[in-house]
Amino acid sequence: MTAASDASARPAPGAGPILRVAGLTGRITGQTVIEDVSFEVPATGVTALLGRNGVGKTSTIRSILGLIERTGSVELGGIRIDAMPTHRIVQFGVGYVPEDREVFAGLTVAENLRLAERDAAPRREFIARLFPDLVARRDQRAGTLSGGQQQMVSLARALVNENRLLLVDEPTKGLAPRIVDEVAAALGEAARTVPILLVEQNLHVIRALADRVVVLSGGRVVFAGAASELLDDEERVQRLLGVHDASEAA
Ligand SMILES: Nc1ncnc2c1ncn2[C@@H]1O[C@H](COP(=O)(O)OP(=O)(O)OP(=O)(O)O)[C@@H](O)[C@H]1O
Repeated sequence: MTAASDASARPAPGAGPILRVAGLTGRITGQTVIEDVSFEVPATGVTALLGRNGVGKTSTIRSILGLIERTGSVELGGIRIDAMPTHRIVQFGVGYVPEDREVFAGLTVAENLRLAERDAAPRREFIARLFPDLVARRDQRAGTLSGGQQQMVSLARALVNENRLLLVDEPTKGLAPRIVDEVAAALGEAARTVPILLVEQNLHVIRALADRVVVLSGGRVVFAGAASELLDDEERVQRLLGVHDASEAA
């Protein structure tokens, strides 16, 4: 494992949740978009942040990163990060894969990855193993890649550094089913090395990846618990998420 510059501040593994959010209220142009949100993310596995469209999932992620105006406390490994500027939060070990797959369209795949490298020993071999397609396309301009391939670049950019937590926002949105499976498989592999807070709408993916779930409604947490506790309750899934579980219907 690589030693990040602030590794000495790293909590011992298993020492409790990696992320603790308490009383988080976020505002966009003066409008409250999440209110008094509290939840924890365990130090391993995938925690899915769920809810119907517009309930505040992206706003929660952006609040954690200090990208929107917010109050409340955010602890990473027991250390308060809510007073830090966003770039410091990222340096402290919070990786972010935004919803809109931010890649540099005019740069090659290799250049996109190189620009993301922050650690002294970036995890290039890990990335190459996880995304062999990107190795084959290393000299291709990112703007000419498919949506799924761009998502791989976006994920790879976050995974090349050793993070304490990864925030991944709707990585499978708009992708073809086969590509959804590929992205989910890569996320599953990644989750063996870093805890992930995942915003996801696809129940099939949630079922495959999530250990725990946090459900938002109207900007507030309405359920937090084991993924199976939610997913095994069809009525609750329908009520909280507004979707049927396609895997059950199949
Ligand atoms: N830039 C903005 N300006 C004003 N209101 C916004 C802005 N971005 C989000 N909102 C509002 O904040 C609320 C929460 O939006 P947010 O994107 O966090 O929800 P979400 O659960 O991620 O939605 P989706 O599933 O559709 O991505 C919504 O009511 C939305 O209209």
